[in-house]
Amino acid sequence: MNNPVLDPASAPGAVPLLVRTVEIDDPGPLLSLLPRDEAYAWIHHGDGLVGWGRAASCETSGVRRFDDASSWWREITRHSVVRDEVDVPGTGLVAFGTFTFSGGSAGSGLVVPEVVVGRRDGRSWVTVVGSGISMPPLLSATEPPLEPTGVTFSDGPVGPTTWQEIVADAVGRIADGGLDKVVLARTLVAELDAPLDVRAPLTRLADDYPECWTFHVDGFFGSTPEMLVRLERGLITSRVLAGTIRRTGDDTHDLTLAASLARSSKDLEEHEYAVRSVAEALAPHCTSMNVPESPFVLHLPNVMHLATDVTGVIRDDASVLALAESLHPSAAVGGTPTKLAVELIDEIERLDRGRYAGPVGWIGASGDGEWGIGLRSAQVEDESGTRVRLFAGCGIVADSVPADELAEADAKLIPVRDALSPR
Ligand SMILES: C=C(O[C@@H]1C=C(C(=O)O)C=C[C@H]1O)C(=O)O
Repeated sequence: MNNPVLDPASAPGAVPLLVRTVEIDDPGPLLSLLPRDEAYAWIHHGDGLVGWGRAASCETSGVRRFDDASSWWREITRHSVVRDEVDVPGTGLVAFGTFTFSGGSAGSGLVVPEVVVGRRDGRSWVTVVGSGISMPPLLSATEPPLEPTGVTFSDGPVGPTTWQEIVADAVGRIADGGLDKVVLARTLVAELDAPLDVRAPLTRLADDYPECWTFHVDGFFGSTPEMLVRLERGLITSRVLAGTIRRTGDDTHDLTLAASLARSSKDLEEHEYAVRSVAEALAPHCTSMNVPESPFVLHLPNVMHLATDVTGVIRDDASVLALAESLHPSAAVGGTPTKLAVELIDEIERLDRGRYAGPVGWIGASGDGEWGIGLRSAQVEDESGTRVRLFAGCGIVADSVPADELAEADAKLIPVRDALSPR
């Protein structure tokens, strides 16, 4: 099968894709089907999509990266011939994708795998994509992934002390007025003694964080608790998180902490900014919306978050990717007001976020799909695959304490850190 890497500006419909989805028996754990290379994943509570191979792809960057990818996707869908015997979200033509936090970073795009296997509500399917008639492959578990060995972690260019100074600087800027909240991130670098087999941390993440969406596209992987936007048959859903507390391991104590989180004015204020930014971005696209008045507490193994599920009924023909673009960056990963916050991030964070905190997920031919925010994530950085950068950030508001924010960022590094460490 040929693997064209399409430039978004390339001739429309250069590759007519033949797409066929058939129902199959339950194939077992989806991640166990993945080959080592060119593998893509989107897993939630064991269900979701995995894919491999590259039938078509587009790579883009810059402020128009979402538009470029959307135009490319429209052309691909227009010129594809789809036979879909299952017809549920995730069947038929599907692309996985990842978009950088800022237009200045390289690495945004979509990829249509040659094979996608999915499961949802007890139904399983396989989709094959190619330029000719392809038979569905026989599915079986591949060889078990190689566990990472010899892993050492070190600080990125900004160590903990400097990072706390940066946070203190941001608190000062907030006190100066004009800015309410800014999200600042830090990184950790993992060095391995052999190239990472990403299926190993993916399997760990999906097992340990079933409540999150475990993803992998092009060396960017993680397990995000935050759904930027899902569009499914006209219904929009967004899970907004902001306001965090670390878990202690003592369940009774954690319940007391959860109750204090739900009453903490600092966290409620931070949360309110994030919910408002999502509701305002979605409002123009919706005929009706439901924005709950108070958040619930989402319990994860490492942290607890204040969470709000915003829902709406779509009024226009925006695709899930267009909705992701209008939501990005939400106050959960940028700040409030967005423009000032993003400018401050550029000025003081001293980090190329790459795909961290950008949208990651999948889109179907109808424009439905799911895009999470690329949090609790890491990027395989070099060709050899032995260097991995982990990212985590925190919302900084007027009364943020730098040492607490550092501890919060460290807690958010735990999922990927553990997934790369021996059990
Ligand atoms: C920025 C991150 O998380 C975001 C920030 C949060 C906060 O500051 O309380 C909570 C959840 C996410 O919206 C991250 O995980 O890196």
